[in-house]
Amino acid sequence: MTQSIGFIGGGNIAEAIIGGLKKADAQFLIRASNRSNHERLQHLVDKYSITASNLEELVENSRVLIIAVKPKDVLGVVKQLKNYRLHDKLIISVAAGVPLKVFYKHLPGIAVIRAMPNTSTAVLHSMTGLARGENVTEEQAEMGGEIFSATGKIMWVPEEKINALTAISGSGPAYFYLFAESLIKAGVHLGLSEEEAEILVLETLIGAGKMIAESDKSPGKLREEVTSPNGTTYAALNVFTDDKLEFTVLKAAKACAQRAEDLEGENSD
Ligand SMILES: NC(=O)C1=CN([C@@H]2O[C@H](COP(=O)(O)OP(=O)(O)OC[C@H]3O[C@@H](n4cnc5c(N)ncnc54)[C@H](O)[C@@H]3O)[C@@H](O)[C@H]2O)C=CC1
Ligand SMILES: O=C(O)[C@@H]1CCC=N1
Repeated sequence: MTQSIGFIGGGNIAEAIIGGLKKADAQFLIRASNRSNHERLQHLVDKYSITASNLEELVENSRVLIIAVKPKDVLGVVKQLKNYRLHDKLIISVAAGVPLKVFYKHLPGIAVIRAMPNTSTAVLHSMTGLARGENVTEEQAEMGGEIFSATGKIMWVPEEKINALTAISGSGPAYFYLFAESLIKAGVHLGLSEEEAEILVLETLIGAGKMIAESDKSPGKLREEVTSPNGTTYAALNVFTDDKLEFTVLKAAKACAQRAEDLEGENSD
C-alpha cells in the first residue's frame, strides 16, 4: 500500500530519510514543508520529486507526519499542529532530546513515536531506534517500523534508552567520519598525496564495514586477524591503547548522552 508521509522540516536528516525512501522498494507519497528556506525545499522537490506543501495541506494529505526540526523548534511545530485534526495520524519525531511527554501534554491522545535514525538512511543502512508512545496502535507501530525498515534496520527500545542509543547510532556516523578524516591527515603527514590518502582511507573503511557485515566474525576477531605479533598493526594499536582510546570513546559517548538529557531538560515544557 502507498504510504503518505509529510516531513515538517526539510534539513539534513529529512533529506537522508527522503533519499532513502525514494531508493527503497516500497511506495511512499512524500510531502515536505520547511519554515523559511524555500531554496532548500525546492532542492528536495527537484532532486527527489516530492511535493512542497504548506502545513495545512501537508497534514490533510499525510497519514504519517515526521517532525524533523531542531529540538528547540519542536514545541513551535507541536503548537501549530494543535490547530489540526490529528486523530487518525501517526506523528514521528526524530528530534534528539524532546521527550514523549511534551507530545502527551500538548497533543493529548495523539499517536507519537520517538525515532532516532542516522544519516545512513540515505544509503538504506540506517540503524534507527524507535520508542513507542502510549497512544500508538499496533497498526501504527507497524507502519512506523515499516518506514524505517525500508531505510535500514530498526530497534524498538523503551524511551529511557533513546539517549544511550543516540550516543551510539544516532551520532555514531560522525565518529567514524572523524576517524576517517584523521587517518587521511595522517596519510598526508606520512608523504601520501591528499587524493591518495583519501582513496586508501575510504576504501579501507568500506572494506572493514563489509567484513563486519559479511564475515560472521566479531570486530575483535577481525582486529586480531590483522594484527601479527609484534608486527606493524600491533605497533599502531599499542599507541591507541596507551593513549586510552577506549576511555576517550566512552567519554565521548557519555557526553553525547548527557547532551541529549540536557536537551530533554531544555525542551520539556
Ligand atoms: N542530522 C542528523 O544526523 C540527525 C538529526 N536528528 C534530529 O533531526 C532534527 C533535525 O536535524 P537536522 O536535519 O540535522 O537539522 P537541519 O537544521 O538540517 O534541518 C532542520 C530544518 O527544519 C526547518 N524548520 C525549522 N522550524 C520549522 C518549522 N516550524 N516548520 C518547518 N520547518 C522548520 C529549518 O528551516 C531546517 O531546514 C533535529 O532535532 C535532530 O536532533 C536525528 C537523527 C540524526
Ligand atoms: O547532533 C545532533 O544533535 C543530531 C542528533 C543525532 C545526530 N545528530
